[in-house]
Amino acid sequence: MPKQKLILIGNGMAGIRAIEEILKLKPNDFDITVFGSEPYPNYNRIQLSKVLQGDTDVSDITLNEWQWYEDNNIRLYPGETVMKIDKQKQIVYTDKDREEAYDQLIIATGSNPFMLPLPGADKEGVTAFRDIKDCEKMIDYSKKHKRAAVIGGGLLGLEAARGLLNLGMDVDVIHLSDFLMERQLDRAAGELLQKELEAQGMNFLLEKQTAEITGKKHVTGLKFNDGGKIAADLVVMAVGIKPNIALAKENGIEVNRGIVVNDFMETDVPNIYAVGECAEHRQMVYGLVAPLYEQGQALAKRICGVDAEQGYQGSVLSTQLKVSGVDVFSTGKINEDKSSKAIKVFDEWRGTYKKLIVDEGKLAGAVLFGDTKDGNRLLSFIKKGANVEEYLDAGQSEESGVDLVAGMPDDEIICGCNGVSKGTIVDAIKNDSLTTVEQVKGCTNASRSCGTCKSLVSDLLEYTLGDDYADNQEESICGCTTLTKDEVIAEIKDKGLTHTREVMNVLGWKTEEGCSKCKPALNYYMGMLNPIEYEDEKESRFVNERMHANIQKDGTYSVVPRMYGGVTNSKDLRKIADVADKYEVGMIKLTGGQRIDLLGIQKQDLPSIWADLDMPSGSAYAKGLRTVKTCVGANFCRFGTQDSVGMGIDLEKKFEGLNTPHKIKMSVSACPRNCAEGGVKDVGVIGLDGVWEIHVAGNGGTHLRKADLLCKVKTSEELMEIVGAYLQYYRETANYLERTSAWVERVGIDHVKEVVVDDKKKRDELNERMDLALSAVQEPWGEAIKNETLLKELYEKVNVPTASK
Ligand SMILES: Cc1cc2nc3c(=O)[nH]c(=O)nc-3n(C[C@H](O)[C@H](O)[C@H](O)COP(=O)(O)OP(=O)(O)OC[C@H]3O[C@@H](n4cnc5c(N)ncnc54)[C@H](O)[C@@H]3O)c2cc1C
Ligand SMILES: NC(=O)c1ccc[n+]([C@@H]2O[C@H](COP(=O)([O-])OP(=O)(O)OC[C@H]3O[C@@H](n4cnc5c(N)ncnc54)[C@H](O)[C@@H]3O)[C@@H](O)[C@H]2O)c1
Ligand code: SF4
Ligand code: FES
Repeated sequence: MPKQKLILIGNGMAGIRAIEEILKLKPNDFDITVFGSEPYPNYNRIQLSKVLQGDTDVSDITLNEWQWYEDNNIRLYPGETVMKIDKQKQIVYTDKDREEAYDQLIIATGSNPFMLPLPGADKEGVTAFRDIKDCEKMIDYSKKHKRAAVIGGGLLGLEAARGLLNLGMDVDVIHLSDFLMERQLDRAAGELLQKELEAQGMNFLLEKQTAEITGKKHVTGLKFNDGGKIAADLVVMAVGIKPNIALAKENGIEVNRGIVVNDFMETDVPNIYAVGECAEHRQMVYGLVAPLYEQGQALAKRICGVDAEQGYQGSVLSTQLKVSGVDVFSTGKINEDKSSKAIKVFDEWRGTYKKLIVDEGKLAGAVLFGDTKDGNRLLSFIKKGANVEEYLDAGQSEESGVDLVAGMPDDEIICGCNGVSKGTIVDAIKNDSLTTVEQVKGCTNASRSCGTCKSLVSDLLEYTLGDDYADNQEESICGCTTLTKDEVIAEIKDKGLTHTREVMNVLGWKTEEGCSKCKPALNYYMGMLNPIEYEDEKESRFVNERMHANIQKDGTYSVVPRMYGGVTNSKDLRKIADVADKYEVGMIKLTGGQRIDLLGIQKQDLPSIWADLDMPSGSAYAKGLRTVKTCVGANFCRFGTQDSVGMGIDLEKKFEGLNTPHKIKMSVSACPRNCAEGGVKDVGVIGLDGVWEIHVAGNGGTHLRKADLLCKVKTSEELMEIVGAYLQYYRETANYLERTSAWVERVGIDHVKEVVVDDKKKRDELNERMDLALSAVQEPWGEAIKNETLLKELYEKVNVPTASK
């Protein structure tokens, strides 16, 4: 039977969760295409608060890597917006002039932040807080400016304010109501929260209505209706969201506040569904992930025709503020009315507050401040419509940690975002031999969203595994196995395993084919252990490494030829210019590593460009040596003490093409002025009079780290020997995808010195193994253009999105 064409508009949290649910039910029934306006794979929007607060990094919040789309044969068009839907012909049209037919269409366009239409709202320095771009903008501003004003004292505004404080700014929060988070808390909890946040350094202006944003081109402050004003260099609007319904509305799909759907997430147009923040179900529009995920489950069942009698029934909401040091929780009804009664406990000494709302004898809602460990239990009671006596009789546990989870019934919700109960997690731990929070996340989704339930999941692991948990803290390679990297490597050596499939088979992998995390890792470990005999598995590599070129956001590729030490000549420059003209290269750009990057290249042109260039690959895509950047050195610079260019070229020639756990950047400078920036390189060599200093484990990227001095050597032979041993030790002991900076942080620079510098015997052994690995290196572009099968498979077949011309 031909596959049904399924299109998802909106590559966000709700839409992609719905696709995951569909793939679970019917992995082979749909030909799936996803359009997303943002140029990223699906990421955890919730964690943007944590990114701003400095607890995590943008690069760590991806929920589904590019590889996931590939592995599931999903065509993703990132950075592409659907502009029109033809309901009769069942075709969507995008802003890149693409048209795509569908049998089933899911609209998951989320929300737009509500921007107050104030005079001056278009000035520089005014932002929303909704996506990666906004988050990066705020981080950037905090580096140059001091005063921030956040308009809106709701969940988003307060999380933004905490982040801006962490970034060193002075923060005023301007709020319309006379207490904070009035949509989620009652007055008592709101006031306690205010005190706590004031103690943390926030300043509040309550009952204030902003009238104008002042400044010329750039914001300088706010004026209020009451005549007051404050100074500000950055203004963040966090005053709620509006469902993004424009596309549906313009194309004749019924909308109200959101896109109107029934219990099966069907709109009024056949074969068109809506899910997530853009959808309106029984007059409710939701702005938290838990209900959106429940909607996704109902939608998946409907589309797959599986057990779909009941559909989505609406959700009981619960919220928790993600600001460290403040525990606030609310669920269900938060204010008493004529039909309800409240039970309130205020412990002024401990600073805790608890209010339960009882509606006709049943628990209907709760507000907690200061101690929120009972939150999820209350949510469970409310969800099942329990009588308040039942809750009170069960008694609130004063315990915490393992004792607390031990006393929970099996149906108690542990992860509110994903609706995962204690019973589900314990069963998964037992049945799938899980030992880490990461594995529980991979298996059950618990802790995959806001992450506040991580400690409960960890408690459940400890409760279920006992001493085994304590002994087993090292993370396994991925959710497909409970084995750690060291255990897997030991087993490969011990049992003489030779293929990744064999490893998975013999070591009892839970999935037949592995996943996007373990496949490339195993491929790397096998190649590292057995460089001569092991045949690299191209299909296990990430797309860039497989293609020997970096894929760009529009589906084209970039080509960077090697220029040893950053030195070129007129002949190579002419060849590059000719190639650029012949293939109408979109942009020619100098890279930070002193190379020339040709951008905007069509996949099918890659092999002929490599042939025309007739230069080695610059490995700009590789988990291996990228570049050795050099300063001009003693031959030209009046400060130079050593031949940095010659040394850089030698290093690059020696280690090019080597596979490493992650990319390697090197540099050589010829004096302490360090023009080649050795302080932020994996290996940064600095020449002094008669001496080379070798600095290692620097990182100039997202995890900024200054390099450590490994040692000083006198001769270039010694330098090569130390760098060789250092790189080989990294290759053998780092986790796959661990940069040298993280690896050295983990194992300690002193330990690395002991092995690589102090122990001559170990150094020689490492260099022997390094030489073996280097002897197996092949030039990838030269190899690729000779291989007919590879050319056909990779460069002719269209299996990744290509840009429209
Ligand atoms: C900073 C922050 C913190 C949060 N914290 C929490 C929290 O702790 N707990 C919680 O439950 N929720 C939280 N939320 C809310 C939660 O992130 C959202 O409820 C959730 O992301 C909504 O998912 P969605 O898929 O409906 O919409 P989105 O995630 O907004 O995804 C919609 C996507 O569709 C794209 N799109 C729109 N129109 C088109 C088009 N025409 N063509 C192609 N693509 C299109 C958009 O660019 C967007 O990427 C937070 C939100 C923010 C901003
Ligand atoms: N921890 C979490 O669960 C979390 C965190 C961040 C965001 N979110 C979600 O993101 C969405 C957006 O959050 P939000 O906080 O913007 O929405 P919200 O509607 O919860 O809060 C907006 C707040 O802004 C105030 N406000 C409105 N107009 C104002 C004005 N002119 N001046 C000053 N204050 C004004 C309101 O009184 C309200 O308290 C929501 O759906 C929220 O649930 C959730
Ligand atoms: S690092 Fe020193 S030698 Fe090299 S270019 Fe800079 S100033 Fe000159
Ligand atoms: S409660 Fe948010 S991820 Fe579990």
